[in-house]
Amino acid sequence: MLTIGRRYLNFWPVFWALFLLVLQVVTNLWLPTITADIINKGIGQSDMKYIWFMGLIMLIVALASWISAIGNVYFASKQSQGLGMKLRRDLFNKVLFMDERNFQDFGDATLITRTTNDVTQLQNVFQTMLRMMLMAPMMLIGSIFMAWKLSHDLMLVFLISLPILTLAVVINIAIAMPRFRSMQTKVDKINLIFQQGLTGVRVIRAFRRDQYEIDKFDEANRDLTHTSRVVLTTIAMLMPIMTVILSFTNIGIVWFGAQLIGKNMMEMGSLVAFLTYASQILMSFMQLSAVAVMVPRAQVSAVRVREILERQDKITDEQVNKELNESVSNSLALHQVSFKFDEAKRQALSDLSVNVKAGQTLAIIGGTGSGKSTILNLIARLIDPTSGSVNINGIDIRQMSQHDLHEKVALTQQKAVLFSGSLRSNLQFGKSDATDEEMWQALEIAQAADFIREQGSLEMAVEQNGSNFSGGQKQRIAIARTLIKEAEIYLFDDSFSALDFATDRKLREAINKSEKHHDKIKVIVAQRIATVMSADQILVLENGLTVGLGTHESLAKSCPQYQETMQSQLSDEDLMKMGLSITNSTDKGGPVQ
Ligand SMILES: Nc1ncnc2c1ncn2[C@@H]1O[C@H](COP(=O)(O)OP(=O)(O)OP(=O)(O)O)[C@@H](O)[C@H]1O
Repeated sequence: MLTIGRRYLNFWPVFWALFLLVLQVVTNLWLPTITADIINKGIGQSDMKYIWFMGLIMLIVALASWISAIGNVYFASKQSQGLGMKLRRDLFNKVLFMDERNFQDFGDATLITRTTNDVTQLQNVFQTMLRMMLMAPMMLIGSIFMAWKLSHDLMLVFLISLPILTLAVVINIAIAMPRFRSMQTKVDKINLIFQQGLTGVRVIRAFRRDQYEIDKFDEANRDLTHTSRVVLTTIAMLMPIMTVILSFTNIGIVWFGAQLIGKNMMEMGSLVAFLTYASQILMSFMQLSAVAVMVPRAQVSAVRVREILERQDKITDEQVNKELNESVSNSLALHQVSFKFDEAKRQALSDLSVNVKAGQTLAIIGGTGSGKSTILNLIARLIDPTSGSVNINGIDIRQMSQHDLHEKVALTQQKAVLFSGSLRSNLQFGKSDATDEEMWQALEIAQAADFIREQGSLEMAVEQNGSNFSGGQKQRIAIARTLIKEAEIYLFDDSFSALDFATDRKLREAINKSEKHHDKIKVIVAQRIATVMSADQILVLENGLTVGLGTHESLAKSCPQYQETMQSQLSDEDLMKMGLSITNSTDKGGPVQ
């Protein structure tokens, strides 16, 4: 927590907050003494002049206390709110540039909780600390000293009440502390279930799993409520305990104080002042215990926040060699590339080598989980190979800065992601200064122009997650966003699967004809033979292994896995034309377009 404080608080505002706090303490400690003097000397000796004079001083001191309290709150709030703002900004930036593996490691739910809930905890604790951290101990020590000066005998009352109070606070913290961390983890869990429920709401309804999801949420919700109730009840119990102790302490002081006055060992005004100091002692003790309860909770949050801020990315620019960078990419080569996810049993990709030249299309086909997306993620350097290298123009992409690489590469992911805003703002993700003409051109190639013209214009709204478009429309807009980018290598991760056969064909033809794209490298991941057969090279994958690499014609003759896929997708007529045997397969994807 101190590390976060050092990093995010500014020296001077903190200094002023603490300075004003000290002023507040001094004035607060002074006031009861003035009261005592007015009662003892002014009222006791009927000295009106003294009463007026001390009254004026009392007013000035009270005013100073009031101004310093306001000033302290102002600086404390500004600093703690500023800390919250800067922390959220840094967390957002960190998460935005976090590499894929770390991102998956944390998961969305905890990243959201840590950026919101945990930051709020820290914000609150720093606000409290800047207001009470110094004030409480100073008031405590100052009040004890002033009270002791007034009467040594009456201090004996505190010998009984303070140990009882300390015991109550220690027991309280011991019960609440271990539950703080589990509370934050349980908030993460609720977030996760809620988030999955929101994104998967249609699936849940379609499979009639509503009740199951409701029960799951209820259980997590009840669990969190139970823990929170235990923690909050424990903390809340401190207040009545302290109030009882405070009342008994006051009774004790009045009881013994009256006897001391009776024996002429104490004046009336001093007893009044002693009572004020007594309540200040107990109030400061209560504030200290409030800080003592808040700090461990905030410490849990600080650790969770720092885990994100200090997470080391595996994908870095450490090996960048600036002299090697070239602006135009004429070739893309994967050289004996293997990749294994940390927690996986087998390699997602084994010993893959492939070369693609500018203007060529490499298509990748294979069953689910065969490693197709992994290849694209390696080319876009969302992950680094476990062994081997990905080279652009003969340069290992680890020697390029991630910024330069991402300028060269444009990726359409398997699941189209659109951002709320307008169609224009979405296309500007691909090229921020794109003209209307460029946008329409990209939409034309992506076969999206017609339905956009029918439904609106470039200004038409895109709802959150593109929910006002169909799956195929979203995919086409996402493809247009990729095509508008001035890249050297275009990657399409199963992006055509949401399109019908005719649109798929028209789109591929349009890309090949497009002046901007025809001399660029295209890598297309697909499930359909129809999508891949016109590619210059087709890579056939099975369980991460290369089982075929060549043109459609060569693979149709020599690659059993490719033949099998053809037989399951092409019509008998098409297969006959290609000289392949006719099977009884009924699961055909449709005629070749
Ligand atoms: N984050 C991950 N952690 C562990 N294993 C993973 C992870 N992501 C993918 N895998 C595994 O790596 C292998 C390759 O995955 P990949 O996503 O590249 O397959 P794919 O061919 O693109 O599949 P699909 O066609 O279904 O999208 C699969 O066996 C998959 O289970």
